[in-house]
Amino acid sequence: MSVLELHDVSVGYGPRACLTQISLDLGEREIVCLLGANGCGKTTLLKAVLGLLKPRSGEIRLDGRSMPGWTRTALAQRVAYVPQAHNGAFPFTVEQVVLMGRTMHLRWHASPGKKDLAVVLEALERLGIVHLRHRNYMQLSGGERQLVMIARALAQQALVLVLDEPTSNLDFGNQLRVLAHIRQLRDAGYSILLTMHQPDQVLRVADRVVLLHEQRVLASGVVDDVMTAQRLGSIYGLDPQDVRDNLPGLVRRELTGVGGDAAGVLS
Ligand SMILES: Nc1ncnc2c1ncn2[C@@H]1O[C@H](COP(=O)(O)OP(=O)(O)OP(=O)(O)O)[C@@H](O)[C@H]1O
Repeated sequence: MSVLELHDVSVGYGPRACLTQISLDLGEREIVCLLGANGCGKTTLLKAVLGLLKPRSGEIRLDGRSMPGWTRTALAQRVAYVPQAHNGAFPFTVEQVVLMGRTMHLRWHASPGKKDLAVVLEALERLGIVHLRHRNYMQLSGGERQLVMIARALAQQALVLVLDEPTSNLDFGNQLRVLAHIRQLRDAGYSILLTMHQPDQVLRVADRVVLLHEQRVLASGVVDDVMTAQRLGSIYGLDPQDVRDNLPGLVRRELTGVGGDAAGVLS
């Protein structure tokens, strides 16, 4: 059953539409990735999914219920958001940042209790960053901050995770660690919608992918079927051969006939 469904959704700002007629769905224990060029509207679509931006048309359903029917609190108990790592002034300890994920579980004006602190500790443990607990968030590296943001979302205990470019600004090692964490979370029962910039990372982590191009869905489906040199060339303005030359993982899949252009799947 689908956890999240978008039907013919159009989103934008003012008179300008960024994306139109977007349909997609996210199943339980599934990782779906939005892939598209800079400025194509990935973050804008996530804002609509998070209820922060009202679609101009179309419908977003969560657990089968249309989005306007969700209160802010109910939505936050179901969907957690991991923004790109916060680089501005954020003068809190790691523990305080992760505790912010508990806000929706607290009664009005109540302070976090033992249970909240235990949930925070569990989230830090899961991501292997307990040692950062008392550190100032602003003094952490980009990779450490990204893990703290994921821990904050886990502390929210919402089983739908929305991540915006979770591996941007990370070094190679931290990219691999974050991708491994994302897969583990899927295996632990989370449904994950994310945006990414690196096609090789999409090949590594996603179950399904939605390619966005020229305001629409160019193609969507199982990664091996959808990620073709032809399509990636279209969305990034590259010759398909350039895509193959720079994306060895894609070539291996094409050669083994797993999917891609070799399987004759063209948009
Ligand atoms: N608050 C806003 N008001 C008006 N236009 C906006 C606003 N936020 C984003 N845009 C515009 O909407 C378009 C889509 O932006 P968005 O951030 O969704 O793209 P993106 O695919 O996430 O880009 P990137 O990959 O570079 O992060 C861009 O042209 C951007 O300039």
